[in-house]
Order: sequence, then C-alpha cells, then structure tokens
Amino acid sequence: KVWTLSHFDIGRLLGRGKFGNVYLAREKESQFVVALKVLFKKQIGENNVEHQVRREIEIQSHLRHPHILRLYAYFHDDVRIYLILEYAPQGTLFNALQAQPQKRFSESQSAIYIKSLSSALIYLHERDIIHRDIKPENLLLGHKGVLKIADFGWSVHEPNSMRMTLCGTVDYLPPEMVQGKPHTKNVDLWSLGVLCYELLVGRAPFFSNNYDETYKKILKVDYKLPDHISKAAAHLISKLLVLNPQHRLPLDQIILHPWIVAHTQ
Ligand SMILES: O=C(Cc1cc(-c2ccc3c(-c4nc5ccccc5[nH]4)n[nH]c3c2)n[nH]1)Nc1cccc(F)c1
Repeated sequence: KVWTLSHFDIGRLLGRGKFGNVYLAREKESQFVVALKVLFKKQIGENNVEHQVRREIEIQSHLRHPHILRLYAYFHDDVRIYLILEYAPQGTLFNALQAQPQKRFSESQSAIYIKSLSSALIYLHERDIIHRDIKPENLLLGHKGVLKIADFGWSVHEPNSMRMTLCGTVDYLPPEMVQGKPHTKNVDLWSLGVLCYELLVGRAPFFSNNYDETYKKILKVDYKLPDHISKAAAHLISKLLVLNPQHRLPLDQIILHPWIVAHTQ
C-alpha cells in the first residue's frame, strides 16, 4: 500500500520538532486516528542526518511492544518525509506531571510507569537498542494512560514543554555520557533512576540553574531525597543512580524489586 497525504485529513498541531512538526490526522477510509510527523528533507540534508532517519525508521517500524509507540508506515514527496505514528490520546508524561496538583505522582502510579518502562527497555535491550532518551518529554500516554516510549530522536517538544535547552535537558545524562565516554545500555538504567526520582519528587535529582552545576552534581551523584519518599522507593533509586554503569540494578531485577512488586499487582 503506497500512502499519500491525500489519504489523510490533517488536524491540530500536536508537537513541534527541530526537523518538523507532528499533527493529529485521520485516515479517510478507515477513520483511524494517527499522529502524522512531517520531516523536511532540506533540514535533514543540511544537518546530515539522512542515515539516522533511515535507521530510526528501520528500527521503529519493526518494534512491537505495548509500551513502545508504533510507527505504522511512512511515505515521502519531493520535500518532506511523513511518518504515520500511533496517536497517544493522553499526551506526554511531561504534561501529565505538570498537571498533577503537587507536580508529582503517587508511589503507586510512579511504580506502574517505571515497571512499564522497564519491560519496554528489556524488549529494546534484547534487540541491542539503547539510549531511547527516556525523559518525561519523550514518553506518551496512550488509551487508559498506558505509557509509551516514543523515541524523539529529533527532540519533539510539545508547544508548552519548558525544558528547551540546546540538546534537550541535560538532567538525564549519566556520568559516562557527561564525560564523553562510550555509552552502553546501562545508560538507560541511570535515566530510569532519574525518571523515578522526578515522578515521585516533581523535579529532576540533579536539577540546577546551569549546565556546569548539573554536570558536577551528576558526576558526584549528589542528590537528596525528600522525607515523603518511601524507604523502598529510595532504595530502588539508590540502586540506579550509581556512578559505575556495571553496578546499576539490571532490568530483570528492577521489575522484581519490592517497591515495584508492592504497587503493581
Ligand atoms: O520522531 C519520532 C518519534 C516521534 C513521535 C512523536 C509524537 C508526538 C506526539 C504524539 C502524540 C500526541 N498525543 C497528544 C495528545 C494531547 C496533546 C499532545 C499529544 N501528542 N501522539 N503520538 C505522538 C507521536 N513525535 N516524534 N520517530 C521517528 C521515527 C523515525 C524517524 C524519525 F525521524 C523519527
């Protein structure tokens, strides 16, 4: 089946990105709702990322997992590449976090998100896919609030997501990447720890007002946990925010951790 733009009714803007925007869209015949991402060939060429886009499309179109956003298909014209992506009705986790009364989730809800992410990462790591850039801006909430990793390799930002630093927020970078060392799949374990902290606390563990301060805190693993965090949650975070990548708790042990088990039956 060769798709063209004329097969779709285009709706509102869902997110803005460096290489193009994402629109709500509906396939005319089936009335199936999707997210249509438009990438401009010119920008891709200028930034020399054709190979990366091809690789992303190749990888994402073959992934099938309940917590990974689907790339159903793609097509292009002279000027643009179009990605037909799964539509996530409840938007980004970043926005859902902001919408919380105290800008943070309960321990139960946080554990559910961390378990979903861990199972998606197990699936990705089995396929030697790493660094899916897990931060709240890159996580979507599908039907019934089910978490979906959408690999925003192109730093797609919702119209109102605040953390718009140069290369996306540095809050989630693990020490080995701050030091420019080669990264292994254990970078995802660090980011999972950062995310767990942020879901429970409402801000990132190493947050500060400038890059250098944040880098210093990351390299010293300098974070504090507020008193309202349970001992079990604090324990899991302490097993993920570990300087040595080899010593971080592996994914198959995360999903068996007492804090996860207690909240996700
Ligand atoms: O760029 C992405 C990932 C990606 C996903 C999305 C994206 C952004 C937003 C949404 C949404 C969505 N639902 C919303 C509901 C309320 C408010 C905002 C919403 N955004 N659903 N699905 C989406 C998908 N943008 N970019 N993949 C990719 C794959 C191959 C090549 C490539 F260059 C990129």
